[in-house]
Amino acid sequence: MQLGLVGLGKMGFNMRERIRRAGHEVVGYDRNPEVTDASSLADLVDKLEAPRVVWVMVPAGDITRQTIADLGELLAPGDLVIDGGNSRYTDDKVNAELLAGKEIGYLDTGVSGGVWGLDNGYGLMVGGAAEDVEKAMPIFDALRPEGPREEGFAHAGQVGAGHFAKMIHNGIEYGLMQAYAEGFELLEASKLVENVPATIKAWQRGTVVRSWLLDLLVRALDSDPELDDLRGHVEDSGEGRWTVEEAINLAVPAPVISAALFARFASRQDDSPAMRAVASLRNQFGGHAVQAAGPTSGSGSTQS
Ligand SMILES: O=C(CO)[C@H](O)[C@H](O)COP(=O)(O)O
Repeated sequence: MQLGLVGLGKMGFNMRERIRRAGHEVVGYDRNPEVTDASSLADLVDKLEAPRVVWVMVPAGDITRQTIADLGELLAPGDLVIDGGNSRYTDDKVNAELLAGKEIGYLDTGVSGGVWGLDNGYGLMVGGAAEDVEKAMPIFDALRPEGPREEGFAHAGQVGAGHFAKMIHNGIEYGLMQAYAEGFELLEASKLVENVPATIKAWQRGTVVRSWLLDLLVRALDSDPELDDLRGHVEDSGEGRWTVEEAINLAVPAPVISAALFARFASRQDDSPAMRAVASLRNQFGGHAVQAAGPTSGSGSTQS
């Protein structure tokens, strides 16, 4: 089968390679001239035979929305667009309606696997019409991990369901990472466990907490046993926030995912105004000691 692939960054570049390895023809387009197969989006569309399938793998938000709108102008009735980025699921209805007006199909697809997907395959969760899913199935089969289809691929529901599933997947990812991280800090803080990396490594087999994220933590500790080559500053790309917003909308308690999201926000603060307020209030009501502000956090002297 032939596929157009827009966006050849960290994810798209490896996906093109994996799809080619499965014997399909991929025409990729990226603004980076070193990796692109087409000179423009219009050239990509020209290089494909109708009915075309074009997979969009560019950063979520305005860039994805604009790329899909541009494709709507270039493609023809009977073509199909797949958004494989981490778009918010609420964008999917808008994209699908825009394209449906031009008789172009639309699928939203959550893709998990990161930079390891080239060899391991990608977990896929798809939203959209069954006939469109069927059209793209050779590509989904090329991308998903080897083994039974249902263990690496789900047609999750109608338009939006794929990105909704990926949003929840990423929320779970936040919670799991935070739990491993807190366990790591607790092991480090206690002087009882003498070899923290070796202890965590031993959890890789047989234990209840073994997982791929744990394997990746072991890999990180192999090269930096105390993780002191980097700062504990953690960004987020939106899916954790959307998961928490959805939990509020649905009145579903999600304390672990929320705490993991807020831990990321806390990681970006050197000296938190909120904790200055708490220290100040303890001092007000109980005369408890506070530290005077110093040139760097934690270096202040104690005052009662
Ligand atoms: O989808 C992913 C993994 O599944 C991406 O790596 C995503 O960027 C991770 O989310 P965040 O940047 O918010 O940590």
